[in-house]
Amino acid sequence: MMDYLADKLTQWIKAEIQKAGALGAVVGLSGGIDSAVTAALCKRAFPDHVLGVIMPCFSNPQDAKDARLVAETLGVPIETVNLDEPFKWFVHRFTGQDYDVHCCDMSIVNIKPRLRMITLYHLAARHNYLVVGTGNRAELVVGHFTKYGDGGVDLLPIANLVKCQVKELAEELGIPRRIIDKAPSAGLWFDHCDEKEMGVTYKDLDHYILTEEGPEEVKEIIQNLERKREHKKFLPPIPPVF
Ligand SMILES: Nc1ncnc2c1ncn2[C@@H]1O[C@H](COP(=O)(O)OP(=O)(O)OC[C@H]2O[C@@H]([n+]3cccc(C(=O)O)c3)[C@H](O)[C@@H]2O)[C@@H](O)[C@H]1O
Ligand SMILES: Nc1ncnc2c1ncn2[C@@H]1O[C@H](COP(=O)(O)OP(=O)(O)OP(=O)(O)O)[C@@H](O)[C@H]1O
Ligand SMILES: [Mg+2]
Repeated sequence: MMDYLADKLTQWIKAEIQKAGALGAVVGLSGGIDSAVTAALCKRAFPDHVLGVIMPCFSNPQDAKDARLVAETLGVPIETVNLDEPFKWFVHRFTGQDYDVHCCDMSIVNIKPRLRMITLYHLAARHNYLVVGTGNRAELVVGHFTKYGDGGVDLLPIANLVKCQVKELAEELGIPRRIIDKAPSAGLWFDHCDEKEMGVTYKDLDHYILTEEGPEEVKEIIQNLERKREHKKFLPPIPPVF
């Protein structure tokens, strides 16, 4: 089943990129499973035209090591763009203070994924590639991404897969075990953990998405996030012609 899915998604990526008249794919490599799976599919679609981009921004150094492990395993070339300096500039300009890795003010930390988006679009345009996003179905349902940050992409090949399906696909694609077993994190602050921030586990989130069932308190958390962040899934509202 997963080999069939891998082939289908590979063909889909190839067709979409060719339809756009582009030559390949740029993928941000975080050292996490979603970007590993996305890069693996892109590599299958375009063996010689995938660029992995590692963009540390006051990140845990282990993440860049993991990203390099993914790139080596897949045979994908990488470019590293360190975003500490531009991010530091924004933080100082907006807060008058030095950046603290424990800061979880969203108006500040969302600048990180937005700087990554700028970087990826530059590299994509330079190579005539598309920016391939890594969002999965669970993240999209609860809006667990930064609008016009990691949400600002051209294609979303794994957006119909919940997290446990991404894991199964990762096994099929030969993603290293330590990447598959890593706790999901957006890496926006020190020790950032997706499940802790959302207040719900991916296991419960996946189960709710697939069955619409689960404990009442879990459903309530998910439905609140869905409502609050629904706007991220659409183009900005436009008024009618008055
Ligand atoms: N009703 C509405 N209609 C239209 N626009 C609306 C709106 N409500 C807010 N907005 C706009 O949306 C903004 C808030 O959205 P946004 O900027 O995305 O910010 P927000 O949803 O507050 O934060 C991003 C979330 O995504 C998570 N994340 C980010 C990056 C990567 C990953 C990952 O898993 O790797 C996860 C992060 O941990 C956090 O939970 C507001 O500042 C406002 O501009
Ligand atoms: N340090 C980084 N360098 C390059 N790209 C990054 C970095 N941090 C985040 N990204 C990009 O942002 C995307 C969103 O991050 P997200 O955490 O959802 O995915 P992941 O790290 O691949 O998997 P997981 O959700 O399990 O942590 C990543 O897939 C990657 O494309
Ligand atoms: Mg991550």
